[in-house]
Amino acid sequence: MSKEFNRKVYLQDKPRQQAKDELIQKANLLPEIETVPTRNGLGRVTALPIFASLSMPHYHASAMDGIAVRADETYEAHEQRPLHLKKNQQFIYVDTGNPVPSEFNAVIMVEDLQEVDEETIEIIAPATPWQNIRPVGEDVVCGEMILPQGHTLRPVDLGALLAGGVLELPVVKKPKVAILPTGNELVQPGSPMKPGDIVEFNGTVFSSFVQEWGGDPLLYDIVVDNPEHIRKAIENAADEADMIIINAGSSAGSKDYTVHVISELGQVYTHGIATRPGKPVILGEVKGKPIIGVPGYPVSAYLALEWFLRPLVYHYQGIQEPKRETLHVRLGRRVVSNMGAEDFVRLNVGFVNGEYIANPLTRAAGVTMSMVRADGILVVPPESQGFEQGETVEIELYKPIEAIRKGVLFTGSHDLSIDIVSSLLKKKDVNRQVISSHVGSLAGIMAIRKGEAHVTGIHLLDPETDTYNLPYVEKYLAGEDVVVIPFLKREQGWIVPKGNPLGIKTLEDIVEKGGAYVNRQRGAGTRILFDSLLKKHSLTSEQIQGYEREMFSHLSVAAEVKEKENSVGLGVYSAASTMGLDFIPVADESYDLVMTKSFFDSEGGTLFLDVIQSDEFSRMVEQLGGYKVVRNQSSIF
Ligand SMILES: Nc1nc2c(c(=O)[nH]1)N[C@H]1C(S)=C(S)[C@@H](COP(=O)(O)OP(=O)(O)OC[C@H]3O[C@@H](n4cnc5c(N)ncnc54)[C@H](O)[C@@H]3O)O[C@H]1N2
Ligand code: MOO
Repeated sequence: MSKEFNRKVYLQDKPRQQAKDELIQKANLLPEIETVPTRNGLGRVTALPIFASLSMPHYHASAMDGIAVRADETYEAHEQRPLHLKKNQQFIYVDTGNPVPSEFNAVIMVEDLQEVDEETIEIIAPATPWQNIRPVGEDVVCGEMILPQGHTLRPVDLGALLAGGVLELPVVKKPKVAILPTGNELVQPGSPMKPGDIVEFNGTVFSSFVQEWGGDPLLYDIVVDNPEHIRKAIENAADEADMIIINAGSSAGSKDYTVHVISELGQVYTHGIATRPGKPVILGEVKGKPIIGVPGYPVSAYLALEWFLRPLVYHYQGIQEPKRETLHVRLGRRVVSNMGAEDFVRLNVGFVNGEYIANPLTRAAGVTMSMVRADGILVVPPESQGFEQGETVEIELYKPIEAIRKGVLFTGSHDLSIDIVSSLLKKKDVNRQVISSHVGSLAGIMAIRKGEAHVTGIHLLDPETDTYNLPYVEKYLAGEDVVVIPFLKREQGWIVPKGNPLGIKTLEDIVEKGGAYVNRQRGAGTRILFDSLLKKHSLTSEQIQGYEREMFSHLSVAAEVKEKENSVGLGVYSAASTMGLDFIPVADESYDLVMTKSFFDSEGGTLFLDVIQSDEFSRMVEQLGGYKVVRNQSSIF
């Protein structure tokens, strides 16, 4: 029988550092030692100092191919007075690595010898004692310490150990980390999915992090939301592992039993930390093993793991946690933050006009792709309310600086073709890819104006002239050094559910048949097109059901339409077809690129142009359907 717990749980707002210090201090980590063959030692941490049991070399070895001689018998040799030496009496032949017998003390290289006959050689310069000989222990001396304890073994270390006669060595046992995914909604990857099911992927991410940090992950089966099951799983884990991670059920929901179970079985030190995301963390102990309850949302979970598990895993191994590179960047957009809690903001970073520009990604804790895309993370301290656009801040980097320097910062209206450009660009240079933020056409133009992007993609209809894009460039980018590149003609149309259940063909149909419209954000080209269609048909936004619900890309409009029977959106054909939806063409529009002149002239710009002018690109884009690649002359402003 499962025991019912009181639902009311109030989370603490404990400072992260304090929570971490307490956890580490209370964690009674008792690292164990194991012996491994030196050959399998890569990445392991030495548990004790390691001493050589053999010298390297363990005999005087010739360092060159040549002859071994007694130096004092060669002093007379001179260019004008060549000296003859007798084989087996005054010299012997040796190769590199051969032992030099004790009666000899120098080696002369074969290049410096003249063979007189089978038994005699001639030299024209004296040898100095010990020249070209590697004395015993030149590399490693028997009894010498090869490595201290707490050293992470690298390939070169393994060589020195083997040379020093160390065939096996004591290392710190990898800490075993039990990982318990919990939740009735979770199913194993690959299972058939019904609504409400969620693929259990956090477990794999956690296991992989644990391996990266030097631990040994034990990923458990999914545990259902039932206190009895959770209790059993935790008790089991505490017997088997050195530390325990339990995922989800950390908050205050009706099925969030974790904190109660932990306090029953052991002790809870912390429930709730002053961070966003990541607040509902549980830190405690069961049977003397540290246990960390991390929130279910993936981004919160990964961050919490890094804050609390990573230090434990490194601490157990007796080594320093590696630090990330940091970088000063200028913010392309404002970042607001609540006082009293640390905010963690994932960012894209680009190098524009000699400056690093960072744009915040979504802050939603359920968006794993924001972690995939992020170049770095900004930590906004608890006492700060955030930063203004244009402010310089220090961030931690997730990627090498080289890749960031070479990234092409695309800010503007989303189009699937930009993903194709990115992948073709990466094919040309692995360090180059397009980092795109989807902000709409007008915001894209503004980003170019402020020097916060290399390229923008725009599709802006000017209702007065009934032309696309150029009027906007002339208006908003007057006096800026930019290049306009005619890029694509694409079909915009009504995106409707498969089979077009409402039978929508025109704008009037949406009003008359009660279609629920999925709109785009202000400043988006598609929004401007829709508003101008409304005007043309003498309709008002009040007549459009759903007008206030704004999405930020064609694909999110399509995804929304897929969800609802009576919905309709405006967007490109490729978005409809990707989602398996129907499409009714409305207008052909021009989607063009605007880039800064300095990017146009740069190596990155040249590669970018090569890509978009390639046949491969045209083929891939036209395959999406609804596109025609345009090959007109660019105009330089
Ligand atoms: N009334 C309140 N509700 C919530 C609060 C709060 O303070 N008061 N906090 C919110 C925050 S912030 C977070 S974070 C979540 C944390 O909730 P739980 O830790 O209880 O997690 P679940 O609700 O079970 O799961 C949330 C979500 O996470 C995904 N998930 C979970 N496990 C996995 C997994 N193994 N693999 C992949 N994805 C997983 C899944 O999408 C779940 O829906 O609570 C808020 N609510
Ligand atoms: O902690 Mo929740 O993690 O803010 O999303």
